[in-house]
Amino acid sequence: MTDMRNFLKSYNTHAANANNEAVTIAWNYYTNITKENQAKMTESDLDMANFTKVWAAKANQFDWKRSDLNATEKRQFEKITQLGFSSVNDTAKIELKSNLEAELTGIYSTGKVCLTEFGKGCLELEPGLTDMMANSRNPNELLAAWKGWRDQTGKKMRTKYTEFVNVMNEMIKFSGFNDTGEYWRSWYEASTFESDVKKLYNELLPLYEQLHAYVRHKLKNKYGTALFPDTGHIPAHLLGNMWSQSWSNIYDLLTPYPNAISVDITQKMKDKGYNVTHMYRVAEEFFTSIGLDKMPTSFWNKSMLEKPANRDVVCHASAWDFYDGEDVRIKQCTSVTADQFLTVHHEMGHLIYFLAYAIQPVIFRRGGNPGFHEGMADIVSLSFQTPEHMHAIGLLDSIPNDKESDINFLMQMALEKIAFLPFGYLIDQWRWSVFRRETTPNNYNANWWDLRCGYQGISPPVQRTEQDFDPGAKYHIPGNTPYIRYFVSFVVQFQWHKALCDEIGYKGQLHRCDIYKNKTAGAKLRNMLALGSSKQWQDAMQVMTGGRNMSALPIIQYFTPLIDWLKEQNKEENIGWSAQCPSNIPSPDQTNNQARLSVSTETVCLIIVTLT
Ligand SMILES: CC(=O)N[C@@H](CC(=O)O)C(=O)NC[C@H](CC1(C(=O)N[C@@H](Cc2ccc(O)cc2)C(=O)O)CCCC1)C(=O)O
Ligand SMILES: [Zn+2]
Repeated sequence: MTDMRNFLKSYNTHAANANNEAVTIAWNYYTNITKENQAKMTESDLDMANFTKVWAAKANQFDWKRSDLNATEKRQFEKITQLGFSSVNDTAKIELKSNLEAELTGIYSTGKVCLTEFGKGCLELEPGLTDMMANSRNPNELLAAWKGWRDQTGKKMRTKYTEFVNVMNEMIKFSGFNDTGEYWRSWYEASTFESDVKKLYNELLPLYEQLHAYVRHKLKNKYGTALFPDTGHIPAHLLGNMWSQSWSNIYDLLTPYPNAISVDITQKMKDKGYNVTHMYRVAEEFFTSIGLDKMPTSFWNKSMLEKPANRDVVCHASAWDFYDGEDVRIKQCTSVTADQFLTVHHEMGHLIYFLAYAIQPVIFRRGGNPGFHEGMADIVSLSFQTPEHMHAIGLLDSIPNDKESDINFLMQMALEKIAFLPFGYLIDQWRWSVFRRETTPNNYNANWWDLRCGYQGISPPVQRTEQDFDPGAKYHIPGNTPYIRYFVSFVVQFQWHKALCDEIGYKGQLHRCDIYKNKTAGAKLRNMLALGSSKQWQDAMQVMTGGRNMSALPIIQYFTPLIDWLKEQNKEENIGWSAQCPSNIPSPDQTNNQARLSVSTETVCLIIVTLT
């Protein structure tokens, strides 16, 4: 018994050092993309795989399953002996997986689109193309950015991604999983997980259909019906986001009551002279106000909070735990916008989770499940964005309490949280089907668009073929980050928000609850965070909500006032869209003609006006 406990102590010390080394080497690549740093990361992946194998073998020398260790000690042994991709003895496969992942991430992170015909020069994703998708109201420009990004990223990844899937599937078989998707789903410790999320998606579809119908109607008014297929789909490039996953950037086209109050955070931040550091200070103050940790000094010295001028980095924001209980960092190419301010709170939410579970043995320093980590990262945003909070931090002059302003606010939240749900659900539907070999390289893109048209009700603005590889245009595919965690997060964050608001005795409508400065809320949250992955997530859910399962009821309760309003607005609308993508999607040259045509009609009108 004591030798098993000594083993756990020894593992913990060695694992902390091994993790710290591996994370540091990965950090060096992500903040300075060079061949040399990539090679060091591959070397480190080999070392980490070896470390995992050696210590799993040591652990299995003990008859730990039948010992009278307590449940938590056995859970440590169980996790230490879970080999994942490390079980394979073939170092060539480990190297190949590591290099493919680095190369795919590199292609994504260095992608540029030259939009000379719109006088924009060559733009990177952040901030250039992101800002353009958010702010341009010219369909031709939007189409050029949308198509250009897919040509410059996904299209170049297809062969590498096929190799990547094959090597991962070969490696994971040695750990007893049929395919990579099965291994990824095993982190949710529930054999019904796949059907659970399907059920949640179906419960939430009615909310999404109402929002979709309203937005489609408004966009038809703005851009004319000619752009819209008669199948009910919304062309993907018109929604203010490169992947149509969040629609808050086109709120100005969708405002329910333009004469009532809307919260425009970006403008207010600029008016108040916000800079990047101040954004992080404001976010930190939210967490300390509810009794959670402040950022360690090393955070301010070691993070990368702005895009460096002189080197290639992976701009996609991320939060890093160096497993020493203190060194936690954010890597973000931060700019002063509302979207970015949300991401600051999100990444810092991850760091708060890292710091809260630092009390756990290293093997338990993970979220209860990956969706819990994302839920914690996002939950503050449900308080932070309320008019009450915006007013409390000086980004809103007065707290509106009329019905119209309330609908305006709920619309803004729905464009971020409801719009995301089918997207959050479908990414891994596609990936799981690829890992299961139901989707193969000759129908990668067709199946991707079946899901995009089927679940999201959006359609490609220009014809897609199997020369394209549109999944690769979304970071998490080349970056190999599983995605169902975000769908889980968007459900559980509302369960937790409701639980915290109930705990503090809040009696108002859920969407106006702000836990800012409430130490009781923070303490309840910390109780769950501090568990890390030492308990099954269902136990952690019990700590937070009193129930053990995910539930769509809180998010439905939160948005009910808006959904009722939308049903009223949509009385004349055909709700929904056909399951298949539209058949008459213009080919690229057709759209070019359309572009030329629309430019020339504009010019002709201009000439007539000047002549008369
Ligand atoms: C070392 C490492 O990789 N660490 C992990 C964290 C961990 O595992 O500990 C990590 O930092 N992952 C990066 C990822 C970044 C972001 C993201 O990719 N978001 C999704 C989905 C989404 C969209 C809207 C939203 O409100 C919330 C989420 C997207 O943008 O599509 C960028 C914007 C926000 C979060 C993240 O922080 O989750
Ligand atoms: Zn996150």
